[in-house]
Amino acid sequence: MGMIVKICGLSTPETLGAALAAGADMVGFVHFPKSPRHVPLAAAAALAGGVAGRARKVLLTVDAGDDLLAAAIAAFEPDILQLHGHEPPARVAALRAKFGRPVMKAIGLASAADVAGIADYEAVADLLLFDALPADVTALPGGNGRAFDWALLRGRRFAKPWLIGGGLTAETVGEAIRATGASGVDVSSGVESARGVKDIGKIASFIAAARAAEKLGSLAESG
Ligand SMILES: O=C(O)c1ccccc1N[C@@H]1O[C@H](COP(=O)(O)O)[C@@H](O)[C@H]1O
Repeated sequence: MGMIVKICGLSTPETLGAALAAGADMVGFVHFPKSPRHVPLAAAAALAGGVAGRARKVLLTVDAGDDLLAAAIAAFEPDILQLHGHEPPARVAALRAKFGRPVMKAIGLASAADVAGIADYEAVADLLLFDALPADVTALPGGNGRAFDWALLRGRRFAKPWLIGGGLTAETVGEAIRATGASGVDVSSGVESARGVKDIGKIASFIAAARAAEKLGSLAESG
């Protein structure tokens, strides 16, 4: 499988179109009212109408209840549920079983203890996403443009596909891939011109930089 490139927090047809045209594998839609990228369900469904067959649609929620998730899934029909809150492993397993959709669990990393905790999620999630922990309790649980120490993942491999996110940009994504060996990358703030405002040029540059790093990695592996 090639490098997974996910562009998250899309909320306009133009920026979604730019992500698809540049070859994003996953496009993320945030349904979390505290986020500047929040998209109401009907709007998200209308926006993502032409995505099927071009990329996987990811619905990002934060500690959502079953009723909200059921409504969101019915309206939006995501290919993947991204759980970006404090959902414990048992909750991840229960939601996966109840809704029958692949689950990507976001895990904040700041210490070796956080890395040790990944194993519990590895057993129950379909994909893992490693992100920075927020600076304080008032911050969003993600989407803060904040990087974590990639050295925490040096030499680590996981049983499930795993993406890194948190503060990535077109300038840093190549080094992030090289330093961690991640199977994918995810970005929100780093492809914006202002908080919550996606930038078409930055989206294209980010995807091109990720693909260039992927190609370099393949060349290095083949000798
Ligand atoms: O993007 C958001 O607004 C958001 C809100 C709540 C939880 C997660 C969110 N985004 C995810 O966070 C990571 C890191 O974002 P950034 O690139 O550092 O801005 C991103 O991969 C999104 O999936």
